[in-house]
Amino acid sequence: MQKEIFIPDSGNLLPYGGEVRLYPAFYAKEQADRIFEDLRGGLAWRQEPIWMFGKQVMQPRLTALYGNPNQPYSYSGISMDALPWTSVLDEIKKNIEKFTGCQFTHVLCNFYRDGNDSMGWHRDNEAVLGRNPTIASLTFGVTRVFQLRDYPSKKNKVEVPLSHGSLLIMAGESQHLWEHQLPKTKKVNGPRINLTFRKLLM
Ligand SMILES: O=C(O)CCC(=O)C(=O)O
Ligand SMILES: [Fe+2]
Repeated sequence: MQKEIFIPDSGNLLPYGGEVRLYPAFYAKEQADRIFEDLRGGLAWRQEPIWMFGKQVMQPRLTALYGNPNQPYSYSGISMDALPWTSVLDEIKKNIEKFTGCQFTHVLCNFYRDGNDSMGWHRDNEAVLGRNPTIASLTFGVTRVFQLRDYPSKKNKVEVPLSHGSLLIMAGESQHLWEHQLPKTKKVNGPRINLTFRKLLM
C-alpha cells in the first residue's frame, strides 16, 4: 500500500548507540481512523498483572498479543500466548514488512485508555529478540510523548511525540544503550493504541 510513495522520516533521533527513526505520516488520517476503530473493537484487550520489585501489580494499560502460533512471549515476568493474526493486524504487518525489509513474528498491542495509562522505563532486550532487534512501533489515537534516555547514565533524554498514523523504528544497538517509556500525562485525555511489531527467534 505504502511502497510507491516516499515517506519522509526524522533522521536518526539518537545521538549515538543505535537508531531510532520516526515516520510521522506512515498512515494518512482516514486510514489511521479506520485502523484505530477496528483495533479498539476487534482485539482481545485485557488488563494483565506483572511482577515489579517482587510483587504483582496490574499494568496501567490494556494489552493483547498476536502472532505466529506455538511461540509464547515472556516479558516482565509474565508469559503471554499469542492469538492468531487478525486481518487488520496482518495487513499492517505486511505493510511494514514491505517498508522495512524486516520480518516480524508477533505484535504486542497496548491500549492507553487516557493520560493516566502509561508504560515505565524499560528496554526490549529479551534474549528471544536477538542481539539487535528491529522493533516497529505504530501509533493510533491521541499523540503521546515517547521518551528515551541513555540506559547506564539515565541522562540525555530524547522526547518524541508519537501522533496518529506514525511509525517509529528502533534498531541497531538502541535496546542496549537506551531505555524508553511512555509517561503519564495530564495534557491529553483521549485513548491511544500502540502496536510494537517484533521478531521472535525460534
Ligand atoms: O506505547 C508506546 O509507544 C511504547 C510501547 C513499548 O515501549 C513497548 O510495547 O515495548
Ligand atoms: Fe518498549
